[in-house]
Amino acid sequence: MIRKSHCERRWSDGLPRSTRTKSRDELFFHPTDSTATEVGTGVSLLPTGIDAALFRLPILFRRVYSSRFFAVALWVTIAGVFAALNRPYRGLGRHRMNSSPRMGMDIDIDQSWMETGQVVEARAPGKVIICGEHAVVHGTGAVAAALNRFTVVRINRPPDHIGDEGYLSLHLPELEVRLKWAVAFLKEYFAPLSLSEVNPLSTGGSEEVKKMVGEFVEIQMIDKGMDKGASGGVEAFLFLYLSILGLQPLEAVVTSELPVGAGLGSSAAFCVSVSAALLTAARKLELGSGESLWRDIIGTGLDLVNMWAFEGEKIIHGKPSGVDNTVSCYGHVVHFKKGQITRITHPLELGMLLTNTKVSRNTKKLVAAVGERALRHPEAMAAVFKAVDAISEEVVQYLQSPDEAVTALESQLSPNGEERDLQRKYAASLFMSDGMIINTSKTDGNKSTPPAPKPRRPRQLTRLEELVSMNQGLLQCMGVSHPSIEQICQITSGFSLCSKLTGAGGGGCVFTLLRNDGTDILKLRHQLQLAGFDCFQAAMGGKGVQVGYRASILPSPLEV
Ligand SMILES: Nc1ncnc2c1ncn2[C@@H]1O[C@H](COP(=O)(O)OP(=O)(O)OP(=O)(O)O)[C@@H](O)[C@H]1O
Ligand SMILES: C[C@@](O)(CCO)CC(=O)[O-]
Repeated sequence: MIRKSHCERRWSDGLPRSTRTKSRDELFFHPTDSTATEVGTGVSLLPTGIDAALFRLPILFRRVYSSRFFAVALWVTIAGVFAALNRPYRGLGRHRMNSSPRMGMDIDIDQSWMETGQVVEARAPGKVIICGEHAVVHGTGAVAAALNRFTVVRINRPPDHIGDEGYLSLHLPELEVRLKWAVAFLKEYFAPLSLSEVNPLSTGGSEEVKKMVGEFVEIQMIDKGMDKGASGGVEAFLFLYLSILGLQPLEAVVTSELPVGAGLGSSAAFCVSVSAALLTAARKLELGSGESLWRDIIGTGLDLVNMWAFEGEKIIHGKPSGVDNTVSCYGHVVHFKKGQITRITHPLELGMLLTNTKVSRNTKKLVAAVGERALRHPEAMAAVFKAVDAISEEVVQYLQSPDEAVTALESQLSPNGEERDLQRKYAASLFMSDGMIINTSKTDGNKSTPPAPKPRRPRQLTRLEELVSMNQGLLQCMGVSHPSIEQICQITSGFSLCSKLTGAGGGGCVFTLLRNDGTDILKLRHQLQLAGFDCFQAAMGGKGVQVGYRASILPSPLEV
C-alpha cells in the first residue's frame, strides 16, 4: 500500500518529479495527457517494503559482507527481489492474494474502493448486425455478432492530495474531450442527489441522477466549447460513474479501435466497457481465473454490466432496443427479440469486409425517423418489420444448421455439381469449428486449403447472402440507406458478393460477406478505395466484455 506518509516523503525529498516517475506515468496515461502528467507525477508507486529494501541494500551489504551470515543475507536479498518482481499482478503493498478467483476478494483495501496506482481496465467489442436493425426497436428479431475490434477503458485512483478530496478526470481521445473536476465541486453540485450511499446492484439508477447529469453536461458543453456529439458519451459516463461509484476520485481514459458513429456499435462498446470497469472498481464483479491478462466476467456479473450499459445507451440513443449492448456484453452471435437473448451456439468466425462510407450520421435521429415513418404508414411499415422478422428467423435456422441450409438450397436451386460443391465449401467455411478465421484474400496464406474453383457468373447466392440482400432492400424501404451505401452494394455485386448496411445506416459502415472461393478481394478493396471508401477485414463471433486488473507499473494488456 502507498501510505500518505510515504507519499509525502517522496514529494518533499527534493528530486525532480518528472525524472522519477516519468516512465510509469507514460504507461499509466495517454502519453499526450498533459493534465494527467501534471497532477499524476511525484508519487512513488513502489510499495514501502520494496522501496525501503532497495534504499538499504548498500548499507546492508557493507555490514554483512565480511560476516559469516553473508551467504544467508545474500539469499534473503535475492529472494526479496524475486518476490518484488513477481508482485505487481497480485497488487501492490497491502493487497493479499486470495485463493478465490473472485476479484473483490483479491483486494484488501482500507480505502473506499481501490488504491492509488492500481488500474482496472475493461474492453468491449463492437458489433455487426447481420439482420434486423431498426425493426428490432419495434419488437422484431435481430441477429448480431461481436466484432474483433474493441473499446478499452482504463481507470485508476489518482494520487491522494493532502487536504482535498481529489478529482475526477475523463479523457476521451476519440472525441478530443478532456475534462477534469474537483470531487469537492461535484459533491456540491450534486448534493441534492445524496450520492454518498450508491448501490450498483440496484436496477438502473435513478431518473433524478440522469436529469441532473444532463443539465450539468449541457452547462459544461457551453463552458468548454464541447462538440454536440461528445455530450452523449460524457453524459453516459458521468451517469454511470455517479450511479456505480458515487463520488470517488478517479482518472479514466477511453480509447477505441471502432470508428465512432459508424454503425459498429461504438456507443454500446463504450457503455459496456465503462460499466464493467466501474463495477470492477466497486468490487461487484466475479472474474474467472486463468493466466490470461483479460479475464471473463462470471456468474451474474454480465447481466449487471448489461443492465448498466443499457442505461448508458438510453442516454446516447434515446430509444435503443438493447441489441448492441447485449452482443457487446455477451459476445458471440446472438438472436435478440424484445429483450430475449438466444445465443447462436455455432462457433462462428465469419470473414467479412467492412467498408466505411465515412458519411457521418446519428443513430438517435435515424431511429426517430424510422419511428415517424411507422406512424405515417402503420400498415406498410408493420409489413416491412414482419418481413425483417421472418428474415431473422431464417438466418438463425441457417446459422444453426448450415448443412440443412445447403441441402435445402440444392433441392430448390438444383445447381450443377460444380455449383453444389461451391455452396458446400462456402457453408463449411463459415463454420469452421477450430475457430479459424476464414481465408478472405488470395494473399492470406491458409496453405492447407486447396485453391477454390473459379465461380461461374452470374453465381447463385447462398441462402445467407440472399437473406442479407433482402434485408438491405427492406432497410431502403425504411429510409435508412444512403447513396454511398448503395454505391458500395453495387461495387461488391460486381464481384458477385452481397453487402448490407449495419447498425443505424444513413452512412456509416457496410459489410460484405466474403466467400472462400478465390474472389479477388484485393481488387475489390482497391475499387472501393478508389471510390473514396475505407475498407478493413474483420471476424465476427468473438468474446464479449472482459476485464483486466493490474498494478500500474506493468504495461497494458494491449501493449504486450
Ligand atoms: N470511444 C468513445 N468515446 C466516447 N464516446 C463515445 C465513444 N464511442 C462512442 N461514443 C458515444 O457514442 C456516440 C455514437 O453513437 P452512435 O450510436 O451514433 O454510433 P454507433 O454506436 O457507432 O453506431 P450504431 O448505433 O449504429 O451501431 C458518440 O457521439 C459518443 O457520444
Ligand atoms: C438502429 C438500431 O436497431 C441498431 C443500431 O446499431 C438501434 C437499436 O437497436 O437500438
